[in-house]
Amino acid sequence: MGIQISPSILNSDFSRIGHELERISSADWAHVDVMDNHFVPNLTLGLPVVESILKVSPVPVDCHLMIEDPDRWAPAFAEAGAKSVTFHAEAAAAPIRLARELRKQDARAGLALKPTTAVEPYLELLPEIDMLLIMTVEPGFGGQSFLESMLPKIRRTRQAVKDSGLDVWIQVDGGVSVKTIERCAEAGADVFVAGSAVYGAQDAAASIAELRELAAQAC
Ligand SMILES: O=C(CO)[C@@H](O)[C@H](O)COP(=O)(O)O
Ligand SMILES: [Fe+2]
Repeated sequence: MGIQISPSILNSDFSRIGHELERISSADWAHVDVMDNHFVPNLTLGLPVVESILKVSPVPVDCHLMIEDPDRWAPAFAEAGAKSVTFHAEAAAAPIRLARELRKQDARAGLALKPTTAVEPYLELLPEIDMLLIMTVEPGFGGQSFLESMLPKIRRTRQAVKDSGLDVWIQVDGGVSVKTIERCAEAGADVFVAGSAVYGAQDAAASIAELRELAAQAC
């Protein structure tokens, strides 16, 4: 599939969400961060708002669920029409069953790992998932600094995916910008979430194009 850019709408202007989504129409996905103030210390939006976003988004929606009990809640996001639904390994009781349920709903199933969660115990799940999300900040807020220490984890994940022969995408999320995207791509990431880098730019389309170009040159 190659390089994909998934701007996070977390720091967009929610009072003009349709307009904010139009700004990223050249992206591959719209990344929507769902937070419940239990799994992470922040509260953002839930299913009704995602349903509204789905009605107007010019690009497919990539839901990142930072919530407790994803086993109960995640399938509804897929059923609503999100084409990619990512839940956290630390929160899921039955990740394989949940991933199968998401795929059955025609969504891509993503498994996310906090910075302190090792990837190795989850590699056996590769045949069950479509994407591994390596968090490059502590989940909860946009605008944080990229954790350089995650680069070896991205590299090990890429090697494992390569060895598996499977087409599992590797997404990075947190502090991804023109300053950090090349290192992520060189380490093996192929799906890049960028929140403040895109929405903080005057010209979001130009920012998406620049990120895409830098990543493509680095991998
Ligand atoms: O999931 C999260 C934060 O928990 C992210 O999706 C952020 O919203 C990305 O924002 P930037 O770090 O790119 O500003
Ligand atoms: Fe996210």
